[in-house]
Amino acid sequence: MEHASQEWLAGKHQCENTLGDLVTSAAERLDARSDSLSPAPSSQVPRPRILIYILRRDLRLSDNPLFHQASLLTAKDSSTPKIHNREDSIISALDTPFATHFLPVYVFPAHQVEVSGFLASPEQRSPYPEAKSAVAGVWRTGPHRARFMAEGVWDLKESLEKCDSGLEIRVGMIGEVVQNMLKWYSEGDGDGNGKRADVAGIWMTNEEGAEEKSDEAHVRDVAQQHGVEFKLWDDEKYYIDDRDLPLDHISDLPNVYTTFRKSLEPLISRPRRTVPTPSKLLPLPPDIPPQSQPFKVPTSLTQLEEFLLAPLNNDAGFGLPHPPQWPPNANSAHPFLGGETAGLERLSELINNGIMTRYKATRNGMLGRDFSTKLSAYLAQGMLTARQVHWAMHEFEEGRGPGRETEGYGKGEGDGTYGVRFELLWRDYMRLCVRKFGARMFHPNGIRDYLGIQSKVALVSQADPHEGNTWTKKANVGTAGDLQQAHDKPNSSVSPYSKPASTTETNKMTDSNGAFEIPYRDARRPQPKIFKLLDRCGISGDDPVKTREAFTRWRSGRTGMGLIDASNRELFLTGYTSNRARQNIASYLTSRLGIDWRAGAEWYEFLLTDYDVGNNWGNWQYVAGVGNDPREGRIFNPVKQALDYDPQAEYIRTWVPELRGVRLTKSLEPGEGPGGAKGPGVDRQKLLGVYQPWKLSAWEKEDLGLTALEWVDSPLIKIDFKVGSSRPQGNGAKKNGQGKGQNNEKKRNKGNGAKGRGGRGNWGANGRDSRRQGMEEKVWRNPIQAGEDY
Ligand SMILES: Cc1cc2nc3c(=O)[nH]c(=O)nc-3n(C[C@H](O)[C@H](O)[C@H](O)COP(=O)(O)OP(=O)(O)OC[C@H]3O[C@@H](n4cnc5c(N)ncnc54)[C@H](O)[C@@H]3O)c2cc1C
Repeated sequence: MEHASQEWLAGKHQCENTLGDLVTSAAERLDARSDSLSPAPSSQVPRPRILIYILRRDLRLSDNPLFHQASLLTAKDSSTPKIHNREDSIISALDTPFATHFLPVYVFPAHQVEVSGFLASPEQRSPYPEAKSAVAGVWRTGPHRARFMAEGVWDLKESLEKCDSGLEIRVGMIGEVVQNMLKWYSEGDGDGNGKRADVAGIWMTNEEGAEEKSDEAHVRDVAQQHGVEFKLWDDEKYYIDDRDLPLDHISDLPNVYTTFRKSLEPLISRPRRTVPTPSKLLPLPPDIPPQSQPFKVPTSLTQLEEFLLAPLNNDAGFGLPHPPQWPPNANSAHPFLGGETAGLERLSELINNGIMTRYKATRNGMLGRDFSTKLSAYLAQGMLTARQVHWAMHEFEEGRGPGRETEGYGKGEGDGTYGVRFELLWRDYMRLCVRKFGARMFHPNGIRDYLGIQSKVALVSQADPHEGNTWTKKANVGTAGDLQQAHDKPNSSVSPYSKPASTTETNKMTDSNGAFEIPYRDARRPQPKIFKLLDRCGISGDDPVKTREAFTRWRSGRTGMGLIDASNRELFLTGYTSNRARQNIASYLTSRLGIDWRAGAEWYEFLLTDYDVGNNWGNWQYVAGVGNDPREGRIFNPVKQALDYDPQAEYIRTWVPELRGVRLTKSLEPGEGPGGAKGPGVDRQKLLGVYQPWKLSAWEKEDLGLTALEWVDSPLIKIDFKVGSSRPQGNGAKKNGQGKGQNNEKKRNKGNGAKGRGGRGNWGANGRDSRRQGMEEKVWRNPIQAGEDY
């Protein structure tokens, strides 16, 4: 982490050079290089000088500063460097070593992807432990992402071949692969000749995850041992370039997204230009080190997929006794192929078909390809960059390029395109949180415990604009009780910001890098959330056998809660589920069932095509109430959510086909229909039976063949919810404040119309945070502590 921020600061410093200086010195250096390129006087063939690029989540040729930079090495007239768009290229040009050959390598990393399918023969054993997760013991990379990655790697290989280059595929630990390569090149070829080749440098793109950092450090060490220059490039697949962030140090990153976003508005003016796509690169080296034993590398995309999927196919149910089965006539919301080519095609489709324009109105959908962009998997693997998305939208907004017939063309930034930018910035933010909080992103107590009371106040103060609250920010801190009181009664005389007498100034906390400190902690603030663990009794004496059973039912889509089951089945079968569904699922597991949020995050890591370390772990923490959600202690009500977002139960019945037979229509009495109309309509009582099948009548269960099913008869939890009333009943709803939440939600819904609180300007209020609608604002009530039994 320390290293990353130093890199970033270094990058920032470099930007301070004038463009003129940079052009001159770049030209000088390139001149010098062209001298050394002159043929040697002897007849001996000069030894190749190889530049190695180790790819990870930067699987694209376009808008890739490393490929762009490497392409400059092919310039015939090297004294006139090509200058593109922004200073970036020039700055990078200064660091480009002289090379005669270029070797792009993609490594399937053995700790994250199971590589035993690459074994050269069945008798051999992989030297690596199985790539399984720490808490839930599930595969780190499941079939959906494995396939998507394979397609992406192959697509890039083909694109590179068109540039007279190529891509070498390897498996293992990245540092070891590089070590083997450097060793191989530094050794003789067995004919008594010297080295096989010189390695001019090793390039990689910076990433934030702890494992990725450790891989980078390993490669750096290995390079150093061999006297090879190692360069870690900024990761430019994000919306805002690191060099343009208004932070002196990563510790300055606000703990609340809204603060971060506001410091960067207007978002439309933030991204840098994309860098050009190369059409030619230096050739691959004449000799390339082989894949080390006991593995072999695939020679076709089909083979690559086979190798990746072989170990996963040994247990297609992934340990579930009742794995979800594909329902008849169900279509994946994410039927997209992996790879840069498919990603760019999807981007044009989004623009040309008006999907971007309509994004604000549709993004809370759950069924179909087009309610949201479905760009996440491309972005996560670096098959596409956020600034490519931005510039594609910008062209459209400015009335240039395709999409002429589409609504919004040439009309500037609209609600839809702003909304996409808003979400893309969330992705930047989550990634920066990984940089800031490091290992805390994976800690059972998340970052919440770490933020301390001071941050909590900051969080609450930032939440206010979404709530229409008029608080103003003050300097000091208050207790949780004060905060709650002031939050409930904004005009209360208790200021949430005055430091209470009981607050101690002890507990100065620093992060792992000693980077920042949190001055105050309050003994009276709420205890950390307590989760049930999968492997042992928690402190509340819960039974891990029961916890594992519940976790299995949750994963299988057999909890008995329609929305949760539909989403988990969809995820299992397709690798995708909507943001709306993800929030509900995460809230259900962590707050209704009280199960360790990390187990859920690992299950998502396994299944999601779009898995991304910051987005996944950050969002899980956020929803579980241990992250940087300014309004902590909220729980989604999946029945209310289903009513709001799946009012015809289409989504639930698509993925839980057992419920398709429930007859939802009835003849409405006068006054029952929309606007008091009568006629055919949806029977909301019956809907409740789809949302929670235990509510179906005995004869209906019998009729539909839903008898003796655990998920119907014994749901993990029951929510007693009555239609016609905005208040959920029972479950201690009133006592713990759920009723209030429902009312608040209603208010927010009201403000959510186009005119709401001012449309786009209030996207934060009506947009992002309405994504959190249905979260009941209530004090966290641990189901274990509350004695709820499932
Ligand atoms: C529990 C949970 C886990 C999640 N895990 C991941 C994950 O592993 N990878 C991932 O990319 N997203 C994750 N998300 C965020 C979000 O659900 C997905 O990015 C989104 O659903 C992907 O669909 P889309 O591309 O159509 O998104 P759109 O709605 O079209 O959004 C456009 C882009 O903005 C970004 N984005 C959207 N929502 C978020 C968000 N909440 N946080 C950060 N970035 C966002 C994504 O890159 C997305 O592609 C998670 C959300 C939750 C609640």
